[in-house]
Amino acid sequence: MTNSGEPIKVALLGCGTVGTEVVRLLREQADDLTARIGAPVELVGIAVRRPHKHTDVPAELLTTDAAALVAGEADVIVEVIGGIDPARGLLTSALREGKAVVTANKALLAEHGGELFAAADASGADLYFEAAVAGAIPLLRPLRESLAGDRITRVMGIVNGTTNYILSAMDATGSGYGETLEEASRLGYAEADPTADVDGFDAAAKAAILASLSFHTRVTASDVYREGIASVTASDIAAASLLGRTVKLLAICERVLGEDGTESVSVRVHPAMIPRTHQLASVNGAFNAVYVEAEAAGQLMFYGPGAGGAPTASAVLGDLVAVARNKVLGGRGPRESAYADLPVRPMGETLTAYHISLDVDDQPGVLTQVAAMFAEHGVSIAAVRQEGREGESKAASLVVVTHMAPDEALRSTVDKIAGLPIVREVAAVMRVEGEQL
Ligand SMILES: NC(=O)C1=CN([C@@H]2O[C@H](COP(=O)(O)OP(=O)(O)OC[C@H]3O[C@@H](n4cnc5c(N)ncnc54)[C@H](O)[C@@H]3O)[C@@H](O)[C@H]2O)C=CC1
Ligand SMILES: N[C@@H](CC=O)C(=O)O
Ligand code: NA
Repeated sequence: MTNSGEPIKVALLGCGTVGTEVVRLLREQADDLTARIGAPVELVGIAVRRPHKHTDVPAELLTTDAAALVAGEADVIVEVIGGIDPARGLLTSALREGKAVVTANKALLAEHGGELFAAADASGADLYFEAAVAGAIPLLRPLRESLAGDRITRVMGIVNGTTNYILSAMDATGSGYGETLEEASRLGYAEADPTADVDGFDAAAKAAILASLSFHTRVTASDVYREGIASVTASDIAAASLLGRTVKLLAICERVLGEDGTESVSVRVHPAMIPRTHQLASVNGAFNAVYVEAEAAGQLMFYGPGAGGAPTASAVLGDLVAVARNKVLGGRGPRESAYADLPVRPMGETLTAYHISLDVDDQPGVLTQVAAMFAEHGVSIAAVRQEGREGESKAASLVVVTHMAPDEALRSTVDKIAGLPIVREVAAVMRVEGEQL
């Protein structure tokens, strides 16, 4: 506990898109923050790589020696560098020394969260990370605190702003993938290496954090089944549109009850077709939205800006106020709670439903041959649509939407169908979510 009124000393690691906004908010809201915390916040240093580039922050605060800054006088370390190293070592040593840590670094938490939580527990330090998932949206605090008395069964949502920005633009205007990604980077949504967004690593890290908090189980990034949006084509989006659906990159975390009564968790990130009438379908641009289903609470939805400097800094500042209040009042925030220790179910066993668009020969028996493949794999068909292809003689489009089946069975079915001589091309294959199949 600090004496009320004594400044809370804060060190900032990294001053890029998010860090710059953290400095601005600290400066602009200094008086309000003091009143809310019960003590002033004093920024004692900012670790950067190239000080000459940061002309908008006080030069005397800048240092290139992040380790010395962490080891110095600061009570709270705010980390917005990103990536695993050097953030991992810096935060572990800060926590070991009992300094509170606020971080937006989902990649680090999803990979080495266990190590950070252990260091925090050993010294009794606070570790807060609201900005790490869904930017400005208050989501982790509700999961860690408000819903701590309930039993969460499912979390599903859009948790990557960059890919949602790209998919929204592809769907609305048919604009190209590359140009939209450039725009998302320019607007400060994308990671330093945007392949982390496009290939689903960022969303997978967030899914690991969400599953860990929701199911009281340590889920790491490597436990998450992951597919990005690089393979989503204009023809996938057109195929979805034809049946009143749109394409979104979803993170889905589920508590699964096996036939023998044992529980496991399934955690996945992949593009999916969802009905245009679904609430997630109207989440566009860099906005995020997450559904949380809990046994007693029912269905909750969290919506708002998921990326960008100012929105993310808002979540960082909220955490900073929380840890500063804990310091002033002498309390501590929630610890990691991984007591349930549930196993992670392999993707192949997870129940999903597929949309499959095929270009086929327009001849008798085609439907029977395709249907036989589904039957052979124990996959039940929910809907079929067949039409002749304009301008192509003896060619037809066949669209099949399945009922739920183990993902492995669906994948094997598609492989077999692709090998049928009457199938000219598998034009689109994508999982379908957000409806009863
Ligand atoms: N930009 C966004 O919309 C969001 C970002 N985040 C997370 O926030 C963190 C920061 O993201 P951004 O600000 O967008 O990244 P950024 O790349 O704009 O900023 C990171 C800054 O850290 C600096 N840096 C790198 N290594 C350093 C070192 N050893 N010492 C001192 N500074 C160093 C870089 O030069 C850069 O200025 C990341 O973990 C990111 O995943 C979380 C939510 C949203
Ligand atoms: N790159 C991320 C930033 C926020 O977490 C995204 O696009 O969502
Ligand atoms: Na958040």
